[in-house]
Order: sequence, then structure tokens, then C-alpha cells
Amino acid sequence: MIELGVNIDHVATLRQQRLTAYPDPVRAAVLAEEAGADLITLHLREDRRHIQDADVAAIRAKLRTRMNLECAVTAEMLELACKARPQDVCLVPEKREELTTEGGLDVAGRFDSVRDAVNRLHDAGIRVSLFIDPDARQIEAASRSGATVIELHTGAYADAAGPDAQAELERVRTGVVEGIRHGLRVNAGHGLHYENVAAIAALPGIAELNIGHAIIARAVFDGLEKAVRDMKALMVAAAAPA
Ligand SMILES: CC(=O)[C@@H](O)[C@H](O)COP(=O)(O)O
Ligand SMILES: NCC(=O)COP(=O)(O)O
Repeated sequence: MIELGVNIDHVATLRQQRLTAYPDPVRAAVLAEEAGADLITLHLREDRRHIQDADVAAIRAKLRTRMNLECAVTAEMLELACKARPQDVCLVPEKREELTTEGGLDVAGRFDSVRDAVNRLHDAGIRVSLFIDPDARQIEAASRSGATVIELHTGAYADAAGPDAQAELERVRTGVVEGIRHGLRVNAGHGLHYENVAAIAALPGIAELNIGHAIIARAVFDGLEKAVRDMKALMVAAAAPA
């Protein structure tokens, strides 16, 4: 069955905006699990704009499902990830000045450093996913790097309108087929919300969707548990039979 990873970064964004102790991303992670999240995703950014190092340890200790820790390919982050020992690490690109993650990791262009990072994380017993654009060259490089999972960046699909959205959906569909052809587990995420998720969840072979901003935004009005349950129900209803 298709899995939902709930990204709780933006609970921490709200906390960091005032440097208060609330809202607590650990509580958010626990509530999301209780509402049907299959895993919890969090992004420890180099600038620590939302998730903090202490959150990673606290959430790791509490989770009953699994943790998908997103981080950049840097010595500091790899060290922290190996120490935290999440079940999954998703390597992502990062720019300090960006509003949100722009595009996928350039695995083909940074091949040696990505392959070394994958090896190091595998040696620590951590499964590795690479957050990449739905692009045949990047998928091939991801497969050569030794990673067993890719997460296709759906931001371009989410931002597109009209016929462009259909073209971006086709890019993701082709990416899923290509990833599976390389023997990879194929996940997707970024910018997915209650109106655009069904078409992605319906792609045959897609394993997991990681969704944060839209769920946390919906939670303001509906509560986190309902926001998670409703997203999961949309995904499951749309998903192609295995
Ligand atoms: C890699 C990714 O898509 C998410 O981690 C997302 O980046 C989280 O939100 P911000 O980009 O606002 O940190
Ligand atoms: N990897 C994508 C993710 O975790 C969530 O992205 P978003 O839904 O917050 O855009």
C-alpha cells in the first residue's frame, strides 16, 4: 500500500519564529503517527531555520514507525545523521538563501561526493534516498551511486498550471517507470496538497509520498490528526492496485 511520510518541519518553523517552546514537533510526530502516518520526515537544514539538532534526537527516541531524515551532503550533516541513526536518510540539495528546496540533488554532477555519502550512511546501517528531479540522467546516476531509494521532486508539477501541469505529471510518471527499471524504490514529494496529490498517488509503482507544508497548514483549521487522516485517505483512494 502507498505510504505517507508526514513532514513536520513547519511545526518547528512556527516555534522558531518566536523562539518559544511550542508548538512541539515531537508531539506533532506522535499525533501524525496516531493518525496513520507511515513515517515521519524532517529536514535538518544547515541554517537550522526550523528543525533543531535536539528535535532530531527527541523524535528519533519517540517514533514507533520510522524516521526519514533529510539533510544536505556535507561532512557536518553526515556526521549528525550517522549519530542519529534514522531508518532512512534522504540527501537533498540546499541553498541558504532559498525559500524552499529548489530542484533536486545534482547526483550526476556531484557523483563522487554523493556516492561516498551513500557508502558512509550504508556502513552506519541507514537506508539512503536521493531527492532528485524526474530526469533520466539523475535517476541513472542515483542507481550507480548505490542508493536504493529515490524521491522524485514534485515541485515543478505542483507549481505548474493547465497543460504544463499535465506535462510535469508525465515527467514524474516517466521518472517512476525509469526508477523501477533501475530496481529502485521510488518515492515522491514537495509541494503536494489536497487538490494535486491524487494524480501522483495514482502513478503505478510509487511507494511513498512525503508531504509537509499542506498538512501543517490544513491542521490550523482541522487539527493535525484529521489533516493527516484526510491526506492518507486521498492517497489510498487514488493509488493504483499493486
Ligand atoms: C526537501 C524538502 O522538500 C522538504 O524538506 C522541504 O524542503 C521542507 O520545507 P522547507 O523547504 O521550507 O525547509
Ligand atoms: N521531501 C518533501 C517533503 O518532505 C515535504 O515537502 P512539502 O510538502 O513541505 O513541500
